[in-house]
Amino acid sequence: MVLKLREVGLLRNGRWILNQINWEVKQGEHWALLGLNGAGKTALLHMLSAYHFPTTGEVEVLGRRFGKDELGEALRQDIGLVSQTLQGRFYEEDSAYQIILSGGFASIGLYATPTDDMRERAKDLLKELGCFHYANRPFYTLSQGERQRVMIARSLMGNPKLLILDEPTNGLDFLAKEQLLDAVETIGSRANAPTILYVTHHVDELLPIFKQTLMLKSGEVFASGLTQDLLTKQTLSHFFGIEVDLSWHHKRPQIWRC
Ligand SMILES: Nc1ncnc2c1ncn2[C@@H]1O[C@H](COP(=O)(O)OP(=O)(O)OP(=O)(O)O)[C@@H](O)[C@H]1O
Repeated sequence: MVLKLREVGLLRNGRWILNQINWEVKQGEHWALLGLNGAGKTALLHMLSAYHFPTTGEVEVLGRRFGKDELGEALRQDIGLVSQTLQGRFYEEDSAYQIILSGGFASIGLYATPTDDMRERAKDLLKELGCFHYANRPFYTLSQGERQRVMIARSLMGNPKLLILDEPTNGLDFLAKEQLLDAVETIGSRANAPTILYVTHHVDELLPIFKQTLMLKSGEVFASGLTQDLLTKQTLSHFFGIEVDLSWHHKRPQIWRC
């Protein structure tokens, strides 16, 4: 089991920002986590990465039970987290290649000498994520879409068991977004892929690899299960609180306001 949450609640400043969350993610599944602004997505991700401890309920991530097993760094090494808040922490002068290599040490800069295997792996990831042609450019010269792909490659350097992508297409134009989604699809389709948890506001980002979806609303699970079954005009209209139309193009959903 990758994740197991039972009746989880998180109380902050007198407010339940997560409430009665039940969720199980099994090995080999890739999930989308869909929620509007303020739904509690960040709170939930911070809990899974052991930055928040649940007020109520039980949480188990990658076989470690909160409150019973050692968490912190040990757990975080098995989790690749890509979030825009992390991007600002990197040294802007470092090249894309150096930043990807630093993922092998789980460090922000590159202080140790990488092994030949690490260099080979970083090069493979540069190619897989389509970053090879800007491998030697300083991070500050890269576009937001290029940076995001570097961040994903970096998170894969440590061979995580769980890869969390937190709104990775934020700020990307149409082309950069589609390129990034292609990269996510490729990573998720690999035989030895980590379990991917893809957090988004946008229904059209629910790629075919995300066979399961958790819909989060006001800190509670609105619905969860097979994406194909969950995504109906009725469920989505109820979820968003306005009537929407739904259609599928190349196995990807799209919605419009009626
Ligand atoms: N420490 C806190 N005290 C009180 N309320 C909080 C605290 N932290 C978060 N919240 C509230 O909990 C709710 C969920 O916040 P969270 O950041 O998890 O939402 P989100 O789904 O990630 O939203 P977004 O998509 O806008 O990033 C929000 O209404 C937020 O204001």
